[in-house]
Amino acid sequence: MKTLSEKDIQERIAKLDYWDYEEGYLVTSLDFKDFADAFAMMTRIAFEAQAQNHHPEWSNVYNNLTIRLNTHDADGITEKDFALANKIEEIIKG
Ligand SMILES: C[C@H](O)[C@H](O)[C@H]1CNC2=NC(N)=NC(=O)C2=N1
Repeated sequence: MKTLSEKDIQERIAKLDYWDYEEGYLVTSLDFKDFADAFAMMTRIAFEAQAQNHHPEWSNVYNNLTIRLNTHDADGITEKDFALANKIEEIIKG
């Protein structure tokens, strides 16, 4: 799959509330009420990632969830990353 240019990435990021572009990754850092809420959200995101066959790099510390997306198969950011980023944003906004 084709990687997106820096300009395309910035244009798409501007339409999202929770995502930034840093060091070749779409990134977000989300704080929830507590660990249970964070892990519940991770479970929902995990099912979506599996459905899209596109998987996040992520880490969780108590109520924080940090997510990094890129397409290692393509060595960059592709539409697949934005498809998952959009869906994660939808899930979080409920
Ligand atoms: C073989 C399999 O389709 C690939 O490894 C997929 C799976 N999930 C993936 N997830 C992410 N984030 N990037 C990929 O390049 C990727 N590739």
